[in-house]
Amino acid sequence: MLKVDKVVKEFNGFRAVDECSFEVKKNTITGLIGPNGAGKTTMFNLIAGSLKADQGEVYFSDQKVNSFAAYKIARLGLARTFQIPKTLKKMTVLENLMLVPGGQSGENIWNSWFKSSKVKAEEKENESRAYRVLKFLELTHVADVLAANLSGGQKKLLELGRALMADPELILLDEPGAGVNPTLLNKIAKNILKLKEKGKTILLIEHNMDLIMNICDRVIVMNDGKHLVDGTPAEVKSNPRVLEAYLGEKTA
Ligand SMILES: Nc1ncnc2c1ncn2[C@@H]1O[C@H](COP(=O)(O)OP(=O)(O)OP(=O)(O)O)[C@@H](O)[C@H]1O
Repeated sequence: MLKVDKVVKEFNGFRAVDECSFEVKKNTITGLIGPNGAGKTTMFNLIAGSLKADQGEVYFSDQKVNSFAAYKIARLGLARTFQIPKTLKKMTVLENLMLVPGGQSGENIWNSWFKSSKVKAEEKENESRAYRVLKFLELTHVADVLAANLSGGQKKLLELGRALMADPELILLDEPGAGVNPTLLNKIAKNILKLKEKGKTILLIEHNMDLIMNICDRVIVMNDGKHLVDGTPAEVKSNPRVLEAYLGEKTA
């Protein structure tokens, strides 16, 4: 589903990502972990097209996408979670979801006057989809609540919901467990597993090792911009190179 091949990204001569290669198989949950500054977020930006690699290739569903704009990669079926921006916090949960699908006829003022039935039919379909996402995430009860008033964990679920509105094949999750209480963390874990059951592929950056151990099929470890190791959660956990990377010193 995803292949990253010898990708390099430099910022003012500093290599944030250094000839990093890995693959993510279809219909798996893969964790991308590593110490602070390892290059994980930069790698997400390179995969999603918000940054361009200086060297190397990114393939998504067998297509080379490293020269594609982010919106084009999104249309191919890749979605990532983003923190809800300040302006959207003033909108309800339902409105936040309904805003996501691009290219709606109603965005054009002439369409809303002259093709109002088409605009209304699209809006209805969009609303039904939003309610299906809310039901999936068990958020229907907060549909009319302003995003600003959600708890930290509910905001994380809404971020996931916004990614799901586009019905993507591959979902990049940036720290879904950050700042979330244990009950909601369980719910987020359950939802990620449910997405896999539906055939989706998930790549997640996460510092919460329990979440990684509980839901991931594979774990990729980055360190100093490089691919350090990958394997099952148990293999990675017992690998001395991983411990060394996290502790910053050699172990016996
Ligand atoms: N736009 C930028 N300009 C300059 N340096 C950057 C930029 N973005 C990232 N870096 C540097 O690249 C390195 C990798 O950063 P990145 O955010 O990808 O790491 P990370 O693994 O996601 O870290 P964390 O787990 O702390 O979020 C860091 O040293 C960071 O300071």
